[in-house]
Amino acid sequence: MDSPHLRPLHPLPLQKPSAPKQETAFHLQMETSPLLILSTALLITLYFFFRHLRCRQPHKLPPGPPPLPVIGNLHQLGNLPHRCLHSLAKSYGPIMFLRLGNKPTVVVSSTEAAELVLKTYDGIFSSRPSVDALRHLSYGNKGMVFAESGAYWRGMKKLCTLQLLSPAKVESFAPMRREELGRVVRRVRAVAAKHEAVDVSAEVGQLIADLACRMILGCSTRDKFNLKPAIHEGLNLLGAFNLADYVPLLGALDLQGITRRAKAVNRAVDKVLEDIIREHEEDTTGKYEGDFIDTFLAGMGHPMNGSPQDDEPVHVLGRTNIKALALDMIAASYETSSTAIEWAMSELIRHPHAMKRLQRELEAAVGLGRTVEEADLPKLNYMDMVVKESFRLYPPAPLLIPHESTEGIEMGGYYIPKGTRVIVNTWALGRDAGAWAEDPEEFRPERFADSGVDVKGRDFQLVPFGSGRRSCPGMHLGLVNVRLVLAQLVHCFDWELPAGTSPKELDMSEDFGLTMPRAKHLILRPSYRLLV
Ligand code: HEM
Repeated sequence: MDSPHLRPLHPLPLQKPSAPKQETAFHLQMETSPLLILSTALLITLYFFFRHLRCRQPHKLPPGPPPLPVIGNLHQLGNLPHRCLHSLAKSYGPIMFLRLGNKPTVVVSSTEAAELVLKTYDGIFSSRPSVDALRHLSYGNKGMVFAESGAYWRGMKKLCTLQLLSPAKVESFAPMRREELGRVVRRVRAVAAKHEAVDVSAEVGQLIADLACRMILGCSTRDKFNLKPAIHEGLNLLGAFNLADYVPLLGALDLQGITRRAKAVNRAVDKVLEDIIREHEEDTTGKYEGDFIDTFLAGMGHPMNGSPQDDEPVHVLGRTNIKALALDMIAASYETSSTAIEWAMSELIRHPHAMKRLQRELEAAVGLGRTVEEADLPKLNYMDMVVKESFRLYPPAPLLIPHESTEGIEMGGYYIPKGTRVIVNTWALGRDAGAWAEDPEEFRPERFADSGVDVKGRDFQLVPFGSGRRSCPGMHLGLVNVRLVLAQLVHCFDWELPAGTSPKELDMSEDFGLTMPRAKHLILRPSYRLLV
């Protein structure tokens, strides 16, 4: 007890001498105190270090190319953004961060990353960024394709899914499709008889426009107007990376002329839509019954909210909404299906064995004594493979339609801030070497022979219609159109390139807008092959 080591640091007057254990413990603590202090300090440092890391982790943005002042990475998009973004992703990875002007933007380019955006965090990424051109094109953005997520969009989506584009509704327009497609077959047959060439792109584009107009507006483009050039221009304007969206200060100058052109498109379209709506209102014969304008007019003045929450305003469907929605539907259906058909035809011409195999399948299922009917489509397995392969290499909307995050979120180890524009590069997904092991650049429909991969939004390496909340409500109709028209063209005619062009030389370059049509029209010479 005399040892200085056993002396308490502070006098403990009340401590009984019979408390040796306590004294010993105290003594031991005192003996190891430098070690204790060191380890405590280390623990505290580690605690704060990891806490700091944890706090910082959510703010670790995905990698990406360094941005320039003001324009950010806009200069790196080029004329074909899907290709430029694909090659940038090879350096920076499948979740890549860009600044387009002052807008934070994330581009996803792999199957796994697409699944994170379109499925795992679908609820957070299901809004749309505001697009300046739409203010002028589409009545201050009163349509649904670019509507931000919320009650109005939910209501419209429900109307689309359950009424306008339901399988039963699509089926009800089958006679109209037969009639319009029959007209095209007769016209091409007449050209074939004269041994002349057909502009397949123009012919298919006009057919799809007529199908859409009759279904949506109740009259075809032959009747009294042709919206096709205006819609084509509108889609190009929407696909363009508009400075007004990214550098609002420069936007006022309209350096690309987008605002001016968008206003011109709207003026042209508005007059036509006004006339059509008036005709519907005045009609007493019932000839417009069941078309989309008729359905919209029946809902005019009624609330359009999906499942309104308490704090959400109630939207009542008015005349301007009807025009904006009709325009949306036409724009969404016009170039998507026709683009898919012209690319499939282009690849079939370049791959005669695939064309022959498809014709043999059609001969077996339909015979040469008649044309294809919609009821034949489920029997055409190889046809399905051709369509899937075509969607893989040429997704009609190569960057889908931009999504936007409504909250900050950690995804794939990176932080994606609230209000980030999210681009899914479906063009790159179709070439994702991880998902398409064998020759991803090659057109080979047979790759789908033993694979369960489909286009319906469950397989994220192939999502031409998107997936999740924002996926395309017109998928069923789009697939019917593409399969039917392609099957009919291949069944009724043999096709060859005009003299002097070999299949290998066919120009396969693409244009870029919201959709990705061929840059040059596909011109082919048909010869009729049926016995009727
Ligand atoms: C082959 C034909 C078609 C293709 C490839 C296609 C593709 C797409 C794609 C990629 C999207 C965006 C998905 C996303 O942002 O995640 C979309 C949206 C949409 N599509 Fe289609 N589409 C086709 C036909 C149609 C048709 C025929 C209609 C209607 C008549 C239609 C109506 C719509 C609408 C209304 C949206 C917006 C959905 C929303 O924002 O919630 N589409 N489509």
